[in-house]
Amino acid sequence: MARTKAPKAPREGRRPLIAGNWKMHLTHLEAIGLVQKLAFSLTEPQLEAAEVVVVPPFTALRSVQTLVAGDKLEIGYGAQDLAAADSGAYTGDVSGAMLAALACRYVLVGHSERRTLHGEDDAVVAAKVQAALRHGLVPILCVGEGLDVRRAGTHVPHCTDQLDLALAGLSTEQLQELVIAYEPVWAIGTGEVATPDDAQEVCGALRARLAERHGPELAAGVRILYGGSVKAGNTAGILAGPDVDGALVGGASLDADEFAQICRTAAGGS
Ligand SMILES: O=C(CO)COP(=O)(O)O
Repeated sequence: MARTKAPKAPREGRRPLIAGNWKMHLTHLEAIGLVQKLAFSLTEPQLEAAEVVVVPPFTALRSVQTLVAGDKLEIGYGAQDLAAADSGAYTGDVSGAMLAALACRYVLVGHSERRTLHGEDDAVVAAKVQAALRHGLVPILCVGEGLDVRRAGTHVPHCTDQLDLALAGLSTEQLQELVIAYEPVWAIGTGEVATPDDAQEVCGALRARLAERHGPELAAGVRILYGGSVKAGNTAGILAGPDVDGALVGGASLDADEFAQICRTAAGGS
């Protein structure tokens, strides 16, 4: 894969999506500052060409909602997790209904940090995907292999199995807006980014599996992101893969200038 320039036009009509997962960083006040700076850095045509989304901690969502609505910003937002249940005695959890009431469009489901630090298995991830869909939220379903799996060379079936298990029982109709993020665990927060070929290999396999299960039309419309040490300097290479429709950005999304540059690259500019 020699191409290093990001495509100017969205492939097969898929608008590139850049989502910034802030993880457990930034107070609601800091969140307002970052979103304001981001909005100031990006032009209208750039925000049209690429969809830009921030994924702050729960405590900042209301502030981000107020800012986005008040200033009519073309920046989307979502949450980092949701409960599988809709309400009840689940201390510390946040339901899909609560996120929908904050006008969140997206919610991350099955991030590797939830899977490893909170013991979320594939059944929990599947239940959370269903909870998101029940409340009209678009799940950004995260899949990815650890270093052991990568070294064993079984990363493709590992990721397609995670996909199958997360989407079990769902209809093609329910998956129209689904977003998938391929995040190899060994590339998260390590500075070790997957090569464009690595990213394309798995993103392509995920799309092929969707086509097998739900037909080529659905598969052609689903956006598949890459995540893991994405920075302004490596974005164009990663996005060159024909099945890589954007990025889920961790650390670099906390710096407005760096994140804006990633968004500009995805929008086809420089
Ligand atoms: O986990 C990630 C995004 O969800 C990736 O994090 P980094 O970009 O910090 O490697």
